[in-house]
This record gives sequence, C-alpha cells and structure tokens, in this order.
Amino acid sequence: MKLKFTKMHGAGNDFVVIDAIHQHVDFTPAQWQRLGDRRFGVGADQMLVVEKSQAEGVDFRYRIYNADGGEVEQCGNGARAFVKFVTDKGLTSKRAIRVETMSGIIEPKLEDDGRITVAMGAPVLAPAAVPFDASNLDSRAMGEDTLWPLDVQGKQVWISVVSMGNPHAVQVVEDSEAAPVLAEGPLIEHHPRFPRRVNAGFMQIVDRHSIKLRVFERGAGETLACGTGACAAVVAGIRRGLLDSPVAVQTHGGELSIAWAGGQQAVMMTGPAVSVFEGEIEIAAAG
Ligand SMILES: N[C@H](CCC[C@H](N)C(=O)O)C(=O)O
Repeated sequence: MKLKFTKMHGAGNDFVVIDAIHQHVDFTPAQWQRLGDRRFGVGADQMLVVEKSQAEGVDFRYRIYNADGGEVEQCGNGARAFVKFVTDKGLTSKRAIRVETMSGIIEPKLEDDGRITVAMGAPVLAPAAVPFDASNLDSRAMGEDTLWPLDVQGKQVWISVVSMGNPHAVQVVEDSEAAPVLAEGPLIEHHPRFPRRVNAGFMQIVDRHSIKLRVFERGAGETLACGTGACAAVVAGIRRGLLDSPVAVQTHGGELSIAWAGGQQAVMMTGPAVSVFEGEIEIAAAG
C-alpha cells in the first residue's frame, strides 16, 4: 500500500509521522522496522501514528513505534512533533490539545513563539513503575531519591530509575561527551534487571539550572535528543538535590527546557518541532 507521511524532528530526534485518520494503518513490527530503516525505508528514531480518540474530552490518540518496530508508551519530542503536525494539517484549530497515549493523557500546547510545551504527566520514581528487579537491596538513599547499583560488565554504575510512562535509568557523569554512551548504553538497555528494557541517560550537571544529556534509547540507540529522557534526568537531579527547576537541557540536537514543581506535579517540557519533508512510500505487505 502507498503510505503518505511527514518527516519531522524535535531537537534532532527524528520521526515519520502518519495520519491514520485518513489512511488505514495496520503494520507488523517488521513493517514498522522497515519504515524506520535508514537505508531500506524512510529512516527515523520513531514512527508516530495520529488517530482520533474515542475518549470523552480527548482530541487525539497518538501511538509510538521505535525504530526496532516495538510499540512504546511515550515519546516527549514526538508529542511536540505531533502538535505541529495536527496544526499544520488543519486536523485541529485548538492550540492546547488533550492527547491519549499508551501511558495516559498528555497536554501539549503550541506557544506563540512556535515552540511547544507539553505537560508530560507526573514522574514515578520507583522500580515498580519501570518494572525493575530491585532484588539487589543495597541501594543508596540520596536525599529523597534512591540510587540503585547496576553491575555493568563488572563496573558498578549508580542509577536513578524514573518512569515518564516509559522507563529510564539515569546516571550522573563528569563529562557527557567522554561518557561511554555507545559502549555502556546497550548493556544498560538490555540489562536483566529491566525485563522490558530501558532508556539509558547520561547526565552532566553544568550548574543547578543546566545539564548536558545524552540518551541511548531503548529500541533506537543513541538519539540526538530524548524528551522523556530529559524529563527523567531533571526529575532525578532535582530529587537528588543537584538541580533546581527550571532546567535547560542541552542535547546534541538542541535545547529543551524542563520544569517540575515536585511530587505529583506534571513535568513540563518545552522545545522545538520541525517538519522536514512530505513523502509517500510503498510498504509491502508483511511476509
Ligand atoms: N525510546 C523510547 C521511546 C521514544 C522516547 C524519546 N524519543 C522521547 O523523545 O521521549 C522508549 O523506548 O521508551
């Protein structure tokens, strides 16, 4: 079938965005993987599928597929690309939208300066949210947060475990550019203590209102930016008493602004979203 799509990015985290309101979209993981393949398909970190929501008072539903073809709960940069997409396509005239995702309702809003702010929901700082095998109970309590030791090929790495709907294991590093993101990221992503795998964040504290962040994403590898990863890193840093809200998050693809008032308050993420090109692609039937 011929599939119409829009290629977009949010701070360099790139997406294939599909209108599933006016197109029938029902792909297998192998077909999603083909779409995300940078040589045999369009190529993207994630595929975003826009649908009408059946829920009362909710405008849209959006589904997220990683480049490896797996469907996941949440995507922060994707939420901003989603808002730009539905606005540009005239699918809504609203500037504040309620969107249903696999992990709950988020509320993105198009700002006057073209950036987009998304209320990403409250973080959950507990292994049970990820899930995470907390069998190794010798965790180290740091202020209100709990740090967990992860044995990564004999090296002990202290991580904060945070859910933004999707799972994150965040560590503080001296120098994010020198951090072993490509070597250690896959080992953390596939670590046996994360039965559903995990996104691995490497955060350098610049000052109390600024960090540098690299994320080796579950199902996509290192991306130029990770929105939920930025939220998770800031929440972990605030809980450990290292950061104060708001925090400027510098990523390889651009800057995100994250604010969080603590507790059960929603994490607020602000950043860019860009449409790059429109296209059509023939996606062969599975098999
Ligand atoms: N790789 C993530 C999904 C995409 C998240 C990221 N692109 C963002 O902007 O939040 C996961 O498997 O949970």
